[in-house]
Amino acid sequence: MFIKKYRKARDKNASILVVGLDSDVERIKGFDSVLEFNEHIVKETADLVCGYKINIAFYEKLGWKGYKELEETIELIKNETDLPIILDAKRGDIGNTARAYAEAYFDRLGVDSVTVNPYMGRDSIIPFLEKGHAFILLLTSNKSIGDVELHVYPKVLELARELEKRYPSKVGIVVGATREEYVSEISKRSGDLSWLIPGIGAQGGNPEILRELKGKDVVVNVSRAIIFADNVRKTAEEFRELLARQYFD
Ligand SMILES: O=C(O)c1cc(=O)[nH]c(=O)n1[C@@H]1O[C@H](COP(=O)(O)O)[C@@H](O)[C@H]1O
Repeated sequence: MFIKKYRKARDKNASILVVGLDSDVERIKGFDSVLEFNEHIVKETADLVCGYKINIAFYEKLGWKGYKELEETIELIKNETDLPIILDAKRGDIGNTARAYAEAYFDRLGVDSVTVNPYMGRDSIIPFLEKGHAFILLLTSNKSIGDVELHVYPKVLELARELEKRYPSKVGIVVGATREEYVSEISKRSGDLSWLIPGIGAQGGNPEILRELKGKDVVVNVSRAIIFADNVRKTAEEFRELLARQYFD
């Protein structure tokens, strides 16, 4: 179960850092395959993180071979560690189709959590919650939040809270670290929801927002700034410390 695995890893490794395996084949110089690259990243970071997030786009772009590397990467993390795996797929579709996605990710791939897009409402989210944990996009880190999200995020937060009552410990929200002006307000209304915070590192988000979130279940994703660093282990250690100073102290 995602929350149990996350809390155990967070406490053991004193870390709320999740490394994002956005292992773009164009940037994995010196490695023969994405799997080999991921093996190296996991070996260097497993004792510094509370989980891994895998963005499916970087695997899908390689076709069936990429999907195989995705399966093998998940197997590797499960065999070598007790760390939870978040599959970043940002899905959202009618219930019947959502069920097929949930079967693919939870039953076949065996991940612990999935990111979902709430635009189509609760019947597109519930199939995921019946099988595992889901992080619902609330206020994302990208520039265009004014187009849609800013108009609807209070509704999405309400929906996430409602779902959390029915599926305790299985519902989370995604809030970009670049959204600092909204964090305090969302935190007050977020109850027991878990948080996935991307946007620190390459996107320049502010780690100080973590001060508002002490005591909550929080994971902070850093992808490019760690996996493509010259010294992966040292960089991961620095991010772990930076986040821990804000969140634990
Ligand atoms: O759901 C996500 O993980 C996500 C939400 C969001 O608001 N912003 C965001 O960057 N992400 C993802 O988080 C990762 C960020 O990667 P870096 O910018 O390289 O650290 C990518 O996999 C994004 O797709």
